[in-house]
Amino acid sequence: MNGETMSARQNADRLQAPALLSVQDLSVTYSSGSISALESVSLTVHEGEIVALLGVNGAGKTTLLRAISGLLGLHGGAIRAGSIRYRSADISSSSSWSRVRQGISISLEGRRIFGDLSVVDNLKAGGYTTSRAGTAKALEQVMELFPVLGRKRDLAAGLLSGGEQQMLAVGRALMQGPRLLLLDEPSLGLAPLIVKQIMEIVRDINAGGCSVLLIEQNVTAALSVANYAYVLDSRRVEHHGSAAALLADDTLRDLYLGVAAPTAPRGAENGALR
Ligand SMILES: Nc1ncnc2c1ncn2[C@@H]1O[C@H](COP(=O)(O)OP(=O)(O)OP(=O)(O)O)[C@@H](O)[C@H]1O
Repeated sequence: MNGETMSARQNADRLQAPALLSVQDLSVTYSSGSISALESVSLTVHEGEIVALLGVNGAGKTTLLRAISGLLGLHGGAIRAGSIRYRSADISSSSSWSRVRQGISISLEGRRIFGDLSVVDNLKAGGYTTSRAGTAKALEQVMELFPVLGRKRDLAAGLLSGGEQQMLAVGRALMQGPRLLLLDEPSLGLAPLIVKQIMEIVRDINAGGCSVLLIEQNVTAALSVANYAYVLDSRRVEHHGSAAALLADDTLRDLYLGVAAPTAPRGAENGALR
């Protein structure tokens, strides 16, 4: 079976799964409309998928996660056109709070943990919409997924290593028991071994029934776990396809993905992702 046939089949399989999240022709601006950050962007995450969102700096990736999670207004942004549907309902104008309650959780770039609070208190803060019993159960599950957080549960979070802090940020987003997890650069600034560990955890989270939309500058890591990927450039979706199909496209690999071709390795040059 050649790559093309395989990718067509993967696409057909993908379309059969129900859409969990569907972004349609979304346009977003900041600063009362003077800065355009997304233009007519469409993207789908089906039930059970890991979808990667790739693209050069400033392409609009974080803006898209803010729009999906309802945090755009906090950053001075607004939806100008298009819609965001989650489990078939239009959530474009619902509050971030209601989106969390419906099962959408976000783990932000830069970790944003409370450094003075203990690991366990940081996690509990993530379970703010859940009952006490629900929080206790979620804590147990998160600590099972990240044993290091269990071992360091009473340590001030600011004393954790970078990788551990990132795990804490992801763990905190899991405290709500999400059905859709939005991850903004979970591998940022981490050593390769830790990146691998985080990607394995993303796979475990997905195997537990949670769909994932993953922003990553580390394209190799993202495509190693994603079923499908979208490439944003200058506010628009320029390409999308299965991870295998994107990696097999020479032009795309050189221009956007910053991944060296297997036969003629080149450095991460034009348009490389950092
Ligand atoms: N709060 C804000 N106010 C004004 N402009 C913003 C704001 N946040 C982002 N932008 C602009 O919107 C555009 C998209 O930014 P965004 O952070 O979404 O891109 P990105 O693809 O996530 O970038 P990076 O990979 O560098 O994090 C950029 O031009 C950025 O300067």
